Amino acid sequence: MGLELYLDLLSQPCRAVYIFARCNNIPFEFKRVELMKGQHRTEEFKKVNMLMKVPALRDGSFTLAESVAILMYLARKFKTPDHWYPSDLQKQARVDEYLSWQQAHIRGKGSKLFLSKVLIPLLAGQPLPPEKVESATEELNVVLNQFEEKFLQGKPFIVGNDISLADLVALVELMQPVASGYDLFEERPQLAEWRRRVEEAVGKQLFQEAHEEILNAKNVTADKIAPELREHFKQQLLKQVN
Ligand SMILES: N[C@@H](CCC(=O)N[C@@H](CS)C(=O)NCC(=O)O)C(=O)O
Repeated sequence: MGLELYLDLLSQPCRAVYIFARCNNIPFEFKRVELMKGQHRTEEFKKVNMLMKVPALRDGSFTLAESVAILMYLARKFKTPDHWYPSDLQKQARVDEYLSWQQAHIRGKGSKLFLSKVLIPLLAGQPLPPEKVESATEELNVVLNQFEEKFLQGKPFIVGNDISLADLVALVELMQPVASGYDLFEERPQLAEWRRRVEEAVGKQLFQEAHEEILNAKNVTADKIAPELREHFKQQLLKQVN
C-alpha cells in the first residue's frame, strides 16, 4: 500500500498538506473525507485517526495525525528541498517558532471569523449579532499585526528569501477569513506582496485549485450538512466563538 492522505480541502491544514505534497511531486492517494457529511466520525476513519480530525496520513501500517507532524514527515521522507524545513539550526528554529505560535493565533482567530460569518449562520439559519463578527475581526487584526511585525518584518518570506513550511501554513490559514468575505489583504500591502510570492512559489494554478472549494463556501446551503450532525456541529462551533 502506498502513501494515503486523508483530506477535505475545506480544511486549512489539509490544504497545506495537499499543496506541499503536490508541489513536491510526492506520490499519494487522495482519500477524501467529507467533514460536512461526517465522514471523519466513521469507524473506518477512526482506524486512521482516532482523534477524528483531518488531515491524516497512512503509509503502509504507519498512521499519523496533525498537519505539522505530517508536513515534517513528508519533508523528511521525500527529502524535499532544504528551504521547506531548513537544516540550518536557526532557520529551522524560525520555522518551528512560527508553527508553534500560529495554532492559537493566526489559526484560532482566522477560523473564528470564518465560523462567525459563514458556518454558524449556515447551521443556525441566521447571522450572528454584528458585534460578535466585529469583535472576531478585531481579534484577527491584532494577530495580523503581530504576524507582520514579528514574523514577516518586511522580508520576502518568514525565513528570509525562501519559502518554508511556515509560509505555506500561514497562507492557507489566512485564506479562511478571505473565504468568509473579509479580504484582509486589501488593506495590508506587505501581506498582499507576501501572498503573491507564496502563491508563485507553490504554483498559482495549484494554489487556486486547492482553494476553489473554500472560496465557494459562502454559497453552500445547509442541506449539504448531514442532518443528524447539524445540531452537534452547531454546538461544537458555538463553543469556539463564545
Ligand atoms: N491541529 C490539527 C487540527 C486538525 C483539525 O482541527 N481539523 C479539523 C478541520 S480544519 C477537523 O477535522 N475537524 C473535525 C472535528 O473537529 O470534528 C492539525 O493541524 O492537523
